[in-house]
Amino acid sequence: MTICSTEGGPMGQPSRPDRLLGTVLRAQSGFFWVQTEAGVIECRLRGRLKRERLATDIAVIGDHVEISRAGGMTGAVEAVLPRRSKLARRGAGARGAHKEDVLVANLDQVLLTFACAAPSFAPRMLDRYLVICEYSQLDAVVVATKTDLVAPAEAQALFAPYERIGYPVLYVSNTTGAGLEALRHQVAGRISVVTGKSGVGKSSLLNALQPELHLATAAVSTALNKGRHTTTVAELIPLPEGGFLADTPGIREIGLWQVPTEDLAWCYRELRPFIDDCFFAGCTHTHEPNCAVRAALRQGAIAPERYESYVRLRSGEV
Ligand SMILES: Nc1nc2c(ncn2[C@@H]2O[C@H](COP(=O)(O)OP(=O)(O)OP(=O)(O)O)[C@@H](O)[C@H]2O)c(=O)[nH]1
Ligand SMILES: [Zn+2]
Repeated sequence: MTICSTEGGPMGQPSRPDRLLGTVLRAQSGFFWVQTEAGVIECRLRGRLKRERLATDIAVIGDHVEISRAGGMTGAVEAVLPRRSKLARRGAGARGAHKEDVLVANLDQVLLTFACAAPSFAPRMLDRYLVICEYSQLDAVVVATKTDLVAPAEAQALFAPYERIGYPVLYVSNTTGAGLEALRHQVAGRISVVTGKSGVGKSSLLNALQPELHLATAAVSTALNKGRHTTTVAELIPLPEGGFLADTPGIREIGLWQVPTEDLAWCYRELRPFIDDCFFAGCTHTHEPNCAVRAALRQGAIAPERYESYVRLRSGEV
């Protein structure tokens, strides 16, 4: 996994009038399906690009690219525009230790889905996901599902600690439809990824959120002249109100990604303001004297549960 860049911006004009700008919806076996104003165009890559982009994936879903058209709805990717953000694993594969494995480019937010009950809320797991989002410098939005199964005050009590440290929390029920409008608003016009453990209601959420989703997906699959292979192929699913949901197999495992121990305290965002004030430069905030983090904990500026979560994650416990 790697820290994302913040370079680049919205798409502007292509460098030449005979070219088009677009977004990569799907990448598979050297082919790229690019959404442009002229429709979805199936592209190959220019050989030059393969040589230029050795340190990163050449193009992945979410990438903004410039293409030239060949015949019909085919073409070639001529350039990959700078990425605004990325969700990436640090790869140590055959192509070199520094090769990164980018799952999604230009990702706007990660929707961390957790049920209020059935399955019961697992705060340590949420902490783990939040650490990974912080490390990747990606915006995290907590989606608290199944609010119909608990009293409103109970749902609030579960997630209030996260709201207090600045994470947006959306409370939703797929059963009653409560909160879905706010969620629809949250995903409109953005590239989002939905993650969370099995049974929390991710599929129900996406279906309830966008009844047209299956239609939209079918339309893309038709354009691609292929069936849908959600388990193996990464793709962006266009949303009717603009924006995309990223569907990639690797996303299901992000909760297991490792963050270097020395970066962990920084990834607990409420610890961050204090870590430079510790007496020892390499302070682990677990036992050292004159630790600013533990002083903040004693003064109530850091929630004990989150501090304990930090200590446990540090020691390798999940
Ligand atoms: N009461 C209640 N039940 C829900 C809600 N959302 C989903 N469920 C139920 O919870 C179960 C799991 O929902 P899914 O949408 O399949 O969960 P998922 O996260 O996609 O699960 P995986 O596909 O295993 O990853 C189903 O029986 C749903 O009907 C909700 O808001 N309230
Ligand atoms: Zn310290």
